[in-house]
Amino acid sequence: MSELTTLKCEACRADAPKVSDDELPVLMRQIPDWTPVVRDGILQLERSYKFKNFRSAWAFHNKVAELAEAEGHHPALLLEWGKLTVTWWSHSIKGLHKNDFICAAKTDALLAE
Ligand SMILES: C[C@H](O)[C@H](O)[C@H]1CNC2=NC(N)=NC(=O)C2=N1
Repeated sequence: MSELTTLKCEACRADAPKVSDDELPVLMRQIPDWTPVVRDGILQLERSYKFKNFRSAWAFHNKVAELAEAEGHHPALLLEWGKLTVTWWSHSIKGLHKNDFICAAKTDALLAE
């Protein structure tokens, strides 16, 4: 499991640093199942999880929502039958902060619970 799961999100202010071009590949290696996507010009991290039915996807959705509240950092969640798509980015800086990588790693860790 990525050591990112041992970290805690810090308050993300508008002047917080975006992940640099040098840091990006190093952090991506720690969350290999996530894909960087650009939406509306904003770099984001995305992963879809598959489940056997709606209820299982919904239960995982709720775990991710609890994680978000605990971290004070909030993803976009798309709940579908047998599938949850999780997208992390930092609204305040319109891009990726280390918080997003911490939350992506912690989202993966929820699967193992
Ligand atoms: C005051 C509060 O902590 C902020 O508005 C937080 C809430 N959750 C957040 N979540 C995300 N993803 N990005 C933010 O910039 C953000 N800001």
